[in-house]
Amino acid sequence: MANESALPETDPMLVFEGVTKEFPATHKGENGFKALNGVDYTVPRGTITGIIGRSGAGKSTLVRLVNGLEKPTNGRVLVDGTDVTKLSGGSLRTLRRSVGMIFQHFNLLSSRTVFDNVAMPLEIAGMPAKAIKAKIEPLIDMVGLSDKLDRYPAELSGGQKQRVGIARALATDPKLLLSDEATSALDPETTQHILDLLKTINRELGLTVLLITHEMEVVKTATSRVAVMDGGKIVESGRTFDVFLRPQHATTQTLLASMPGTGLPDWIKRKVKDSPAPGDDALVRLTFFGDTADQPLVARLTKELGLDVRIMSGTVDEIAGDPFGNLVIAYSAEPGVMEQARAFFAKTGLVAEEVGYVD
Ligand SMILES: Nc1ncnc2c1ncn2[C@@H]1O[C@H](COP(=O)(O)OP(=O)(O)OP(=O)(O)O)[C@@H](O)[C@H]1O
Repeated sequence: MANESALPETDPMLVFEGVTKEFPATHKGENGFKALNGVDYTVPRGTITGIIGRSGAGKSTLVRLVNGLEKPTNGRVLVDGTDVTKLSGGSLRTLRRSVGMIFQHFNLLSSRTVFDNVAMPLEIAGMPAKAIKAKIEPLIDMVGLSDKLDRYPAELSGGQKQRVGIARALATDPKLLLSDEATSALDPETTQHILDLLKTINRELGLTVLLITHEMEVVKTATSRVAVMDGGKIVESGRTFDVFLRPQHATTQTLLASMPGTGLPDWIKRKVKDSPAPGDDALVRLTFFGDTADQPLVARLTKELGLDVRIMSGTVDEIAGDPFGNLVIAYSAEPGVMEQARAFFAKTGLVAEEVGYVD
């Protein structure tokens, strides 16, 4: 993954400025529909940036503005400084060659082989056959399909079809790759392989990737930045790690809660109470990251405060390449003890959330 901290924030590849998109009413007497309602967002060059949202949030509409398939009602869309909304004819075709796109259903031509599918954008651009071959074969090799050059899409798995889609999208040397739910039709393992391939391409070619998805897992694995969309607006954005760690908006919190392995395990949820009975323990979720990830803080908590700590559940994971852990613990709910524990957490920089009480 590109080292985000080394990237200047002021080097945008893609900028949405005050973008709205209103579709006209299709029936008499109905109002038009505002699919985008004032989007301001910048995708820095060289990043893999995610846009996540539920169905109908406006993600696909946003993407269609980037390659000029739709025009915004208001606002500007700048690709590497060029305002797409002002382009038409030849200049729009040139822009489209610099913006690659991959899709959920791959959009391959079933009557063409792997080679011919990947070659298509270059044939359309009028490149001679010899030059096409020289350009295409390394790309097909890069996506791991050099033994399938002469196969037809029907002979390929979903993951292999998406690899063809990726090679085809790269054929015109784009500076920006748009991925619209490109892994949504794939199983989890194949999804991981495709995301790994996108990360490799991002790293090796320096390609900026805008990844549209409804799956937090995809955002977690592949992106360094994320914007959360709801109702045609970006409701929260930032570095993926920060958004996962401290989600601010209810939409983000709901999307995160639906991820397997996050939130409280079901058996704890069934036990948790809002107020303590005498002798109950406080239930606290600790989040470890950065410097706190590899320190023996629970041992210190036990030693320094003389606390009996029960470990209820725990996971260690990675978000955007950084270690991240979750530990649910329980200890005496005596007010004095809880106060001391809070002071300890504040001192050590641990994120601690008191989630309730258990017996
Ligand atoms: N051409 C159109 N005419 C009228 N309404 C449209 C049109 N295209 C999209 N919409 C509406 O705009 C809203 C946003 O659609 P969009 O496809 O951008 O959402 P999305 O976040 O990509 O959802 P999904 O993941 O289901 O594709 C939806 O309510 C949709 O019905």
